[in-house]
Amino acid sequence: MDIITESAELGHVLVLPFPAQGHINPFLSFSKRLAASGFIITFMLPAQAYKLVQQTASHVTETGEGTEEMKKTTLVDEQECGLNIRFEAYPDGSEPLPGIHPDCDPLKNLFLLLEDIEAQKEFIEDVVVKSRDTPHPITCIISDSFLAWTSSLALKLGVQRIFFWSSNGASLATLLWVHNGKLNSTDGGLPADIPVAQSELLSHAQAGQPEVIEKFVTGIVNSIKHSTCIVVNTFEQLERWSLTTTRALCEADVHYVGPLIKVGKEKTARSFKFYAEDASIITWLDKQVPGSVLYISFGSLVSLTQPEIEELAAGVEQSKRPFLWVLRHKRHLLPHGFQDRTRGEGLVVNWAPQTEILEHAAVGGFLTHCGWNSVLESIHSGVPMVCYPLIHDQYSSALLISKEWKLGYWLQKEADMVTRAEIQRGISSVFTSEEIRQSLSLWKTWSHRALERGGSSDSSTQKFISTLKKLSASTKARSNAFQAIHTSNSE
Ligand SMILES: O=c1ccn([C@@H]2O[C@H](COP(=O)(O)OP(=O)(O)O[C@H]3O[C@H](CO)[C@@H](O)[C@H](O)[C@H]3O)[C@@H](O)[C@H]2O)c(=O)[nH]1
Repeated sequence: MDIITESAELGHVLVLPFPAQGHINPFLSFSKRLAASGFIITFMLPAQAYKLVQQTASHVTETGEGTEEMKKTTLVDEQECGLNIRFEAYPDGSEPLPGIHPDCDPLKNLFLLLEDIEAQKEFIEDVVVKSRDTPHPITCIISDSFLAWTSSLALKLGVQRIFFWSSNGASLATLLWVHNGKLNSTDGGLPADIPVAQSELLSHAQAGQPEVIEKFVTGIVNSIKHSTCIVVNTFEQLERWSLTTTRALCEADVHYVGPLIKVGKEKTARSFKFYAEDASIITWLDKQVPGSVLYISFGSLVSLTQPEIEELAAGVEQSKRPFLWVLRHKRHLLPHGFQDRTRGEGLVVNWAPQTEILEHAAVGGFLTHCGWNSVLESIHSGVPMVCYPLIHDQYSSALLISKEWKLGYWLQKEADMVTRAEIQRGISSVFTSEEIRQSLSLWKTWSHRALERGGSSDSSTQKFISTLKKLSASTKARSNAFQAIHTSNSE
């Protein structure tokens, strides 16, 4: 059955996330909001990602013909049947998805995977072109900032391109700042009222990058010029400086629409994930004392080395707190006897329903790598963070969490290692600090307000939707005219 209804006349949007869990989640959440406003969504993933989410998602029903990997599917939530979101796969290259294999270097994998995806440009173009033969031509591409080439594709196809940034607003603002050469101006280009954390971020960003990263970053920034607008998964109150700076540094409209996390009815909907969750987790949490459990997770991409895992295990054990540790691929690297000694006190799992866990009354702290989704989910649930950043934007998040928002403790390294003593200090700090507790209550409230009707992110989303509706109507009219000329020429 085709669930695309006549009410969905507003526009047809092609959504292209980078295929990592931390990018797919906010894209899906944003797609649901657009679908709920009447847009038709075609959500595209490489075949291997598509297969993984099919394996873990019993709420996806197949509706199309074709090979197993190429079947079109329609997302049917338990509570939200009828959302016009269709999933479609494009062919894979040779690179595995990020984070799927334990020993894969995330940065090398990122660049090779990006090449694989770009090689499917024609396939994706074809999806847009073929949609012109249907009553619902694609009028807009919302694509990951990493997929810079989509802005010239959109230009070629005469459709809109929306630049979607899935990390914190600060990392986009600093990237634009550095790219615009502000830091090289005689006065340093820094406004007098720049917050401490951002000033530190800018100084760090000045440091030279390896050539391959420079090229990648330049591609991203240049693609903004051909984008209709920028959508960022954050909210205005949290990152006011970044919003003002981003608006000042680029011509495109900027929309802060976050936190793009499961809220309201979505909370009970099953998630869209690469890994199966361990069913016993919530039952175990239900038995713990409220506010006592430390939740530990390093997201879907990065992982610790064996010595780092050993130190973390020792720090956690010595803290004598109950813990829930997500340790994908690496459970065998835990110190000998650790799981026996901590049995009953702790649970080590492969993957967990994170948003549910952070909302659970038993959880009182989150030891996190500071992936942006984890940070937003933690703020929204009011859980303090022990920050253990490992790569790029995670450092800027750790800096903001500890220095500006005062929502957690940033673990510092000693001789290139976060020691067990430092881990104990961090855990103890977030479970006892009154300052952190007060800041959390404030930011949690702001996070919820941002999403309420009339809140900053809700208003920004509504503004985005009405702009998109207008643009979709004019793009559709152009596309119909193009189609009419094309048909009469070929007759
Ligand atoms: O057991 C788990 C672990 C994670 N998650 C979810 O997976 C997502 C993970 O996203 P994030 O916290 O952002 O971490 P990464 O997967 O590592 O995200 C990548 O993408 C982010 C967004 O660009 C960046 O901020 C990070 O640095 C980058 O590593 C979150 O929604 C979590 O709720 C689960 O559901 N269960």
